[in-house]
Amino acid sequence: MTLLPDIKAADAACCGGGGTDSSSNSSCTVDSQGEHYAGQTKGNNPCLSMNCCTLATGSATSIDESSSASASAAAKVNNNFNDPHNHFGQCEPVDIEFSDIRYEVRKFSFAERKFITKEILHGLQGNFRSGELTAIMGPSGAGKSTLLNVMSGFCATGATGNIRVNGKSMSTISDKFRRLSCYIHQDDLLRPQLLVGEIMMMAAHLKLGFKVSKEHKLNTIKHILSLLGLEHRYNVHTGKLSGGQKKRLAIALELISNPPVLYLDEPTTGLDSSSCSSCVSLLKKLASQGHTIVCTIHQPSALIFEMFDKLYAVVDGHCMYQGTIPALVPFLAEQQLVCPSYHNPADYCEYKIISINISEDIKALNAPTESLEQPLAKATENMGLANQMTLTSNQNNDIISASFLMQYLLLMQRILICARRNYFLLLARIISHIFIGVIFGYLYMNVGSNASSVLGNYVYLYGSTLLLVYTGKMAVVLTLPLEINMLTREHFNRWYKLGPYFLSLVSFEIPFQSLCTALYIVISVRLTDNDSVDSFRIHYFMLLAIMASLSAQAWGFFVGATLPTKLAVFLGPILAVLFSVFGFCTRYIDITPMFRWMWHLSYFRAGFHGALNAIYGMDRPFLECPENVMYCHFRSPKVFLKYMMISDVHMSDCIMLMGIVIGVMHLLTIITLWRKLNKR
Ligand SMILES: Nc1ncnc2c1ncn2[C@@H]1O[C@H](COP(=O)(O)OP(=O)(O)OP(=O)(O)O)[C@@H](O)[C@H]1O
Repeated sequence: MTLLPDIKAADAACCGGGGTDSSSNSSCTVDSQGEHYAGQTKGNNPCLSMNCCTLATGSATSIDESSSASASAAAKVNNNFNDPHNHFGQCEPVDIEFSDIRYEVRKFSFAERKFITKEILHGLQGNFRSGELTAIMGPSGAGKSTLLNVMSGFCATGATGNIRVNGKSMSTISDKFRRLSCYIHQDDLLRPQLLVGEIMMMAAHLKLGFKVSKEHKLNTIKHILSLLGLEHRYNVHTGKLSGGQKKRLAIALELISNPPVLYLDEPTTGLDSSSCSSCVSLLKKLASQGHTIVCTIHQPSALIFEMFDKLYAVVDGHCMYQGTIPALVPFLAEQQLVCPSYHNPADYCEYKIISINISEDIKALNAPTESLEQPLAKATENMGLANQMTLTSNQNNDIISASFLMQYLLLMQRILICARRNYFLLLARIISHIFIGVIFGYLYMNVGSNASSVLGNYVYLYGSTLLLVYTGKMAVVLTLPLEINMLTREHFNRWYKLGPYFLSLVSFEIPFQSLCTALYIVISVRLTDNDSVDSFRIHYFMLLAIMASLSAQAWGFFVGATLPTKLAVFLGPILAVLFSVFGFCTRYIDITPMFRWMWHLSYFRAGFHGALNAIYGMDRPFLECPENVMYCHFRSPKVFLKYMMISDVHMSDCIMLMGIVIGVMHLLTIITLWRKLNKR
């Protein structure tokens, strides 16, 4: 089989290149199933001379009766766009040309004991034009998502090549490039507790800032929701939406800022034919407003396929075809791949390109696929180093997103709404602290008041510190692993910055964990009769317990941000145990010198020793020995502390150490997250 890359001819012949409307050129019919094609026309123009299945017109409203559901969805989209109250603006044209796009990953091979570089995209070139809806197709593993990742700037490390936006070279990691596009990933990650209207308004506040009036935002939201057929779901929780509705909502959220370029990774996967049709109709109409829309798609029906303006077919990291949809069939025919009548060309194309022998047939495809309006510069530099350009008159540049403070307040509001609606976990945390406070209180009842049970009280204080360290750490160790995908997506699409996000997270978690700790302390201190001493000791104990718990929480965030989920859950408790041994029954002089630094760094040790010092230190007078007990060894608190070798504990040192641990671990967490979010 020979598959010559005569794409240039095909594409150039197809109605004058970019922005063509296939409807004007194809003489096509759709059969009664709305899926298959018949009819053959002959002529010199390849768009008119398809020697096998020809395509239906590009208009979404021209589909036949058998597809009435899809037709009505598509017609609705049309109507919405013609709505005189359309608040969703036209957008500036953004043409993207790319050449010699390569992407390679470097992995360590344990078998070969060396780093191996694997090239996934092999010098792709082409263009995505304003006003066009382009489908990226190809077999599984062909590199479609990788191409989208590279073109959107989601992946830059390992990517080389040249990208020109409106004729000027641009770095994919530059702010200007990023501001041009939004990337809608395959999985629609939405917070299930929020209503559709709420999540849309929140996105509008974050993306459009507060210079745009609320009324305008509301109109825009309503308009976008009606475009996507979601207006009736305005007051529905996103968790209760169907798969298709979630996908449409994910698109709606990104449309709020009206980005000129939209990249979508398999937006139709998992949708029924009607939802699929309305989704692609919407994309088509968005394109007709001047947006540049590129999406990967798998096995579209013939009806859906013909809605696309362009096809970019990828096979094993090579471009196999770039051109209009009507030109595909003649192109394949020229390569002796005659699409049988009554056959979906999308299926045929995907099926055929799977069987292509890349090494023999596609090599030549690295030659220019289209006559681009401007010759592309020789692409050798890393995209990150490419020159930046200034885009003029781009409406996206006029949008001033919410300030740091407003982002923080909005994210805080989001957390509070989600917490209010999904209070089960929070309630469980509160109840478990109260419950264990009662259990511990009864287990160590009245141990705090007299000299006969000093060791019992010692164990109570140790157990309390251990509990609070565990609950502090384990309650948050999964927070970031569970949030990271959503955070990555929202951060990449410029909803908010990392600072306000993390600040809002800790602003909720710190007071909540402090409250849980305080509840535990109040209950257990009362039952153990530790409150019979001066109240300042209990205040100190409370402060130290809260700080120990917050230190563990800060570690939990760090472990969650750094390690893969399974490892984080496993290593989190191990780290807690490791540091706890430096507080309990381990005397400093007994520690091997090479591990003494751990004693100094142990926030657990600081919390526990500080708590002991709060209860028994600071010149506490002699304890009473009950009458029925013959001898109390630890009547003197000083003797007890000396015996435990913690008589030289300074409260300020303990508080300072834990304060530093909290600050440093939060800082390390932010740095780790920043690296993850900006590692492209
Ligand atoms: N980070 C990576 N490390 C190693 N291999 C990778 C990496 N990213 C992608 N690949 C490989 O590159 C190839 C293309 O992957 P990609 O996800 O782009 O395919 P795709 O065409 O989108 O497939 P699908 O349609 O199944 O989603 C695959 O073989 C994949 O295993």
